[in-house]
Amino acid sequence: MRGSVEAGPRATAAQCGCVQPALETGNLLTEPIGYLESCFSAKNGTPRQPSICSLSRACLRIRKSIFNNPEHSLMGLEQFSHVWILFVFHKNGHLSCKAKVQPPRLNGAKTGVFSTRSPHRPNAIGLTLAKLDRVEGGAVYLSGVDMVHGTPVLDIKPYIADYDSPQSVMVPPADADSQDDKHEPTLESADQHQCPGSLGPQPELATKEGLKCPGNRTSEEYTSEHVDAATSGNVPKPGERAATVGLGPKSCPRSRGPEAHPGSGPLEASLSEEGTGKGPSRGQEAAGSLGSQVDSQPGPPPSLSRAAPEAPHSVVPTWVREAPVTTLEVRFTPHAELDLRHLSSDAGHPAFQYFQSAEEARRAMVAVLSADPRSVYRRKLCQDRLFYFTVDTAHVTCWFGDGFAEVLRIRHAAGPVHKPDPDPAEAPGSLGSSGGPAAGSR
Ligand SMILES: C[S@@+](CC[C@H](N)C(=O)[O-])C[C@H]1O[C@@H](n2cnc3c(N)ncnc32)[C@H](O)[C@@H]1O
Repeated sequence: MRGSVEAGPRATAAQCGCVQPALETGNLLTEPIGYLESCFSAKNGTPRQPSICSLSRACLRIRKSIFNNPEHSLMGLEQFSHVWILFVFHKNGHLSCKAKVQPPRLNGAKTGVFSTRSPHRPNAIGLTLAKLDRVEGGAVYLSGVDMVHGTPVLDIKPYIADYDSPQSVMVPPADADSQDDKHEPTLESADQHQCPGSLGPQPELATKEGLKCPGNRTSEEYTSEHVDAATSGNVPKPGERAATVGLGPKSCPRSRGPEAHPGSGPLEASLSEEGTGKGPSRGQEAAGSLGSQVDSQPGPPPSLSRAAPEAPHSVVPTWVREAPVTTLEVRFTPHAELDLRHLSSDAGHPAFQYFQSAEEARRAMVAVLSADPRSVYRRKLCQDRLFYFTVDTAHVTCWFGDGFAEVLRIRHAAGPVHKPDPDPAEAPGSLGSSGGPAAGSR
C-alpha cells in the first residue's frame, strides 16, 4: 500500500546485478576534493568549534584528480571572507549510530545527536565555517578551523550571510504584507512563532534506545571519550562577525597581513577574549538546562544586509552557550616559556609552519586550553592528570587544576607535524600515572 513503506527511489541495478550507488538513492559515493593540511595533528586539543581559536590555520589543495586545473574551481572564491567546509570525520575510529550523545556542554547529560555538533553521527559529515585567508592557485588558506590534519574535505561553499543567517532573511515588502494562511510560512514567519522557551532539547540521563543501524554498525554505547563532541554554534562570535564578514583585511599563514599584528584588528579582538581567559563566565549548571536563548548577534554589515527591519533572530537552547565550566585561566611555567623560546629560535628545526611567531603559537595554545579541550570523562574522572596535544610544530604537555590549565613543557613535535599521528588521547598510558603534573616537568 502506498505510504506503508518509506518514500524514496529504489537503488538502480547494474547489468551485473550489483546495486549501484546512485544520486537518486542518496547513496553518494564521495571523492574528497582534497585533504586538509591542518596545524592540529590529532583530535586531542583540536578546538571543538572554529570560533575557539581564530589562529588555527590550515591549507586545502584541490586535487588534480578532481579538476585538471584546480585553480579554475576556485575562481571568484577570494571575494568571500568565510567559507563552509564539508568534511568527513575520518578519525572517528568507527561508524556511530547512537541516537543520543553526551556533548561536553551538557556535562554528561544526553541529547539527540541531531541537536548537537557531535562528530559521531550516522554519516560522519562535519561542517565548519572557516575564515578564508587567501586563495593561491589551486589552494585555499584557512583559519579558525576545528579539523585535524588529513581530514578529507568533500566540498567548499561560500558563506553568504544573506542566505546562511536567519537574520538576513530577505522578505520582499509586498510578500510580507500579503502573507496569509495560504502561503507557505517563510523562515521569518516561522521563526517569529517560535517560543524560545519551548525549543530546548530535553536531555535525559542514561536512556538506552533501540538502534536502527544500516549495515553492521556497532551498537556499543558511546564511552564518554567517544562523546568528546562540541556543540556550540559555528557562526562567528558576536562582534567577530560584524567585524569580519566581507570587510576584514585578509591575512595568510605565510605572509603577514595587517591583522597579524597584535592589537590591530578583529583577529586581535577575538583573541583578547579567547586568550586571556577573561571571557564571559559560561555558567555552572548547563546540564539539564532547558531554556533557549535568542541569538542577538549583530547582522552583516549594512552594505551587505538586505534584512527586513524586524528580521528574526535565530534561537538556540541555553546549554549551547553555557558550558559546564568557566573559561579556564591558562598559565605557562617558566620552563614552558623557555621551551617556547627555544622552539622558535632553534636553528635545527623549522620554527613553525602555521604560526608566524612564538607569540602567535602561545596565543593559540591559550585559546585552545582556556576553552577546556578535555572530554567530560576526563574533566570529571581524570582531573589534574597530564594532557597532551600538538599544534603546529609544538607538542604541548599540560595539566588541569581547579579553574586553570598549566602548560608544563613544549617540545618540538616528533616527526613532521603533518604525519597523521595516533591520537595521544587514545594511546594507552597517555595520561601518565600521577594525579598531578610530573614532578620533573615543572
Ligand atoms: C565537535 S566537532 C565539530 C566540527 C564541525 N564544526 C561541525 O560542527 O560539524 C570538532 C571536533 O571534531 C574532532 N575532529 C576534527 N577533525 C576530525 C576528523 N577528521 N575526524 C574525527 N574527528 C575530528 C576534533 O576533536 C574537534 O574538536
